Amino acid sequence: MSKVAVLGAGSWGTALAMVLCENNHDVRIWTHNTEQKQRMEQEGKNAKYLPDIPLPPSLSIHDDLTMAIKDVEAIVLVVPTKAIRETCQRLKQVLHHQVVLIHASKGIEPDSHYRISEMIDEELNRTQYQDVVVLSGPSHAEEVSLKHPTTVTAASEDESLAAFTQDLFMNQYFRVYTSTDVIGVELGGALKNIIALGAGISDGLGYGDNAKAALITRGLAEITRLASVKGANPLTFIGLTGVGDLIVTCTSSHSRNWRAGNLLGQGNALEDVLSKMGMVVEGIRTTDAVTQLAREEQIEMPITTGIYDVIHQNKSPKKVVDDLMARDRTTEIDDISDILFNRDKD
Ligand SMILES: NC(=O)C1=CN([C@@H]2O[C@H](COP(=O)(O)OP(=O)(O)OC[C@H]3O[C@@H](n4cnc5c(N)ncnc54)[C@H](O)[C@@H]3O)[C@@H](O)[C@H]2O)C=CC1
Ligand SMILES: O=C(CO)COP(=O)(O)O
Repeated sequence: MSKVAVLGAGSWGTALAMVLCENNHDVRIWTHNTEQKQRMEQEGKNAKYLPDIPLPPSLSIHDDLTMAIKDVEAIVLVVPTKAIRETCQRLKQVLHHQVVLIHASKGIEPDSHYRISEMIDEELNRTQYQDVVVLSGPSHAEEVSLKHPTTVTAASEDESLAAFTQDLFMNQYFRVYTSTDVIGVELGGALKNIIALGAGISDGLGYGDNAKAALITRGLAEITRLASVKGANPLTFIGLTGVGDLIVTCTSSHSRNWRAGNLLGQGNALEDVLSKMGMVVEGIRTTDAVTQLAREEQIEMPITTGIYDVIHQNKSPKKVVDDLMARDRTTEIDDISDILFNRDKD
């Protein structure tokens, strides 16, 4: 049994805390919102995020970070990407022993283009954590909280920490694989959110399964292209955190990114969409970050650019699809072959 703190009490933090309780660990969940803590304690559930799911009686709920992390062996950081730095800065003040730092968030920071592990490295001291482990994969909180079979990947440059995380979380309904490709696993989780916005937009326009299969497949091609330039193993993208997470996010109405895209495709303005969602839609900021990055690295990402134009340039979703369909004729596999077969040549 390990002592573990989960920082972030939204849908995913709550579902992961429940997996850890199921595995008989001593689990504390931390929220920055005192009212939410009180409601969770009074109601025995996390009403806003997982309204029908009772919380395990063994889960302790905290709004005091010092108490939440007291003597823990591992910390699971699972706040939205835009709150990662702020949460690490709070943690830096109160964490006086070394922990295993696991994060389960999916995003890229605009301007810096940092992955989450890079933000953590910048904000915390190495005396406070051994190394970062990324936990990612096709895993909607709504289904994990119902104990439906789910598979994810724990990636760390330190294989022993990936294996520690596998042991911590793995059970009969939550299967964890390990990987050392931190860059690929983080980028897969973050970049699929952009393509899920696109899949939602396509559905919102009334297009069908052919269009969605095209978006998933060509989306996979462009995110693999970018990730490979950034140092990921392209083969990671045929795994759970690549194509696996693309499938689940592009095809499920649980996905906030898909739902936001769907509303955009129906002609709603971005501000109205975001106020209706009431939960984090990571793909919006990640689209900004990746559009900047693709421009800087001169990588062709036509789907991402089209989604950026819908979000920020007021371009009509229908016109974006028409323009994607009218791009110059090209071959299908050449660029992916280049990535796969030329990557070790330099
Ligand atoms: N919901 C899901 O099924 C999955 C979500 N994720 C990722 O997990 C991360 C968190 O997502 P969710 O839990 O779904 O979001 P959510 O929208 O359900 O909840 C976000 C939580 O973060 C808290 N929060 C917001 N700002 C904060 C701050 N400054 N400091 C501390 N806490 C703050 C909110 O109070 C709320 O409890 C995201 O990066 C998401 O992509 C990953 C896999 C599955
Ligand atoms: O990452 C997820 C599933 O793997 C959740 O996706 P959304 O943030 O779009 O709901």
